[in-house]
Amino acid sequence: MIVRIPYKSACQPHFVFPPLYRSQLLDTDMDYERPNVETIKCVVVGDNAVGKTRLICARACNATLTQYQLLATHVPTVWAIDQYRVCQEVLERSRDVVDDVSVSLRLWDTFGDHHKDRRFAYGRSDVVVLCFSIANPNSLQHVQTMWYPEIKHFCPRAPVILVGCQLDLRYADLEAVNRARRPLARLSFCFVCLNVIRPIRPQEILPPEKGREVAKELGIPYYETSVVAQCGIKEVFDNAIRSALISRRHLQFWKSHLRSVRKPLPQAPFLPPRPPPPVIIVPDPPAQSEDHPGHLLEEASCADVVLVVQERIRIYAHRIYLSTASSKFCDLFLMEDGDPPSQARDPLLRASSFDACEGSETEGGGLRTSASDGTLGREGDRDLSGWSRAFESIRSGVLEEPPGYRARRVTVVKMDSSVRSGPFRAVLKYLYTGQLDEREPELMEVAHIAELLEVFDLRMMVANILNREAFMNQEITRAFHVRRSNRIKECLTKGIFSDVTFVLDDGSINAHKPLLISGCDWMAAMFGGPFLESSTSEVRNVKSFVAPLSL
Ligand SMILES: Nc1nc2c(ncn2[C@@H]2O[C@H](COP(=O)(O)OP(=O)(O)OP(=O)(O)O)[C@@H](O)[C@H]2O)c(=O)[nH]1
Repeated sequence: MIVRIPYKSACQPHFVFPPLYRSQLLDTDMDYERPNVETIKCVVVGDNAVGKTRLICARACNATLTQYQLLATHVPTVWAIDQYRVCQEVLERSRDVVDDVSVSLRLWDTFGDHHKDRRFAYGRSDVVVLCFSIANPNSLQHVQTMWYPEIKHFCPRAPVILVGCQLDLRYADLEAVNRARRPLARLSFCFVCLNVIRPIRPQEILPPEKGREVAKELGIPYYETSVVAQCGIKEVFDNAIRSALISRRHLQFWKSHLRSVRKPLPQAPFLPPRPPPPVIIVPDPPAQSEDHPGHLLEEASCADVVLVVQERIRIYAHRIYLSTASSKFCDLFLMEDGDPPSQARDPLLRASSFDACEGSETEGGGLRTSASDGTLGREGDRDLSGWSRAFESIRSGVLEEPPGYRARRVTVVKMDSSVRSGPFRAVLKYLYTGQLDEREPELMEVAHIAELLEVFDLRMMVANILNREAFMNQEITRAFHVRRSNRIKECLTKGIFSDVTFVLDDGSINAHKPLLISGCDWMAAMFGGPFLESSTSEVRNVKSFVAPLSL
């Protein structure tokens, strides 16, 4: 067997053609002789570096490359047609069935240089795939001024398909793409290469309408492809095959198996790739002296929990702070939301058999019992004394404080009668700030409540103070903040306890108003005041506003 070197490759130092060994040669002429297999010669043309070779390799060799591999490796090449003779995989991939017709697709790559003679490649072609780059308007202009006339000159009867390559560049970060192309540009000495490797400007990116307009003018189908996003490749070649088979059906009308071939189909809309998830940066733990977010404690404006101690004293608090510092509170609120906490399955089962309390506690000020309690699944208080020694009951309520603010639903947790407000406030302060004041007068009570709530680090802090080793508490505070940062990160990622959703152009982000208020003055102004936004659970059109924030 004689191996044919494509006419272009003889003068091209970089053509993609592995060394040949006699044993590797395959007798592919067999393919031409198989009955009812339509062999289709498809010539691919277009300007330099528009992506012809990559497109062919994607179809013929299933070659997939990342954008940066692609960008870093451009050398003018032709993909040798003789690959069908030397590579079994390429030959196998050439076989396909389109509209019930068995075909063998033979792809012919060509050079993009306008002055080169391509008549050898055009000879006896069944279909021509005419490529341009959606990032190079000149290449589209040349479709009309140079390529289409050339095709019509050399193969006037072959159907033509217009293909906009490098579709992914329409959605890519062009600055990053240009940065990756820079070393390549430095290595390019010839004018043609410099011209194709120059930086891509955003205004050069062609919208799909431009390609469609030209295709309509020429009366040919239009497709877009990306070998990076692996899209449109099959569609281009399947429809090129259809065009070729329809044209053949006109000439070889006796071939009944070609009757089922359809006209080229329109391309399905391209769904741009999802942008990477937002980077959530949780700031470093605050300095020891910083009271943040302690000032939020007892702030009614964005409270979503009311803790009732000694039957009548109400303390306003926030689910996100309580549950990221105490697993007991976390389990309680997850249970209330109907989401069984994994480590608390058994307690949860016990809780589900609790009886509702007969009477609810005395109502004060702006707090009233919810008439129907959707989240708890029943009305009134739910007894928690069998589940935890720290709590008596939980229920849903409506808070109408501070004055002027809109009424909103809150969770009312009645603490065990042994919990007194003074030491409990010290415990809550620890849950918000990770700190315990050495001068706390009721340390034993604090330890008792810490025990009930299973906040063992706080109990250790009390022990350190009593043993005159309070200096060791700094380490506990540090560990507290690291632990809480991680839990906050998890809550943000999973949307747990989220009370507001930011709806952006490209997705939505669940967040927590108390965290936003204590971390950002803008957010404090928006959610902390008696505005409509304070009670909203969805914020839209905030792209420019949210972008500079780190949660
Ligand atoms: N982002 C992106 N770049 C592509 C794609 N296809 C090709 N390229 C880029 O275009 C360059 C040229 O691709 P080739 O396939 O070699 O182009 P060609 O049309 O065969 O070029 P010549 O051989 O010079 O005629 C590659 O090195 C890539 O940088 C694609 O789908 N997406």
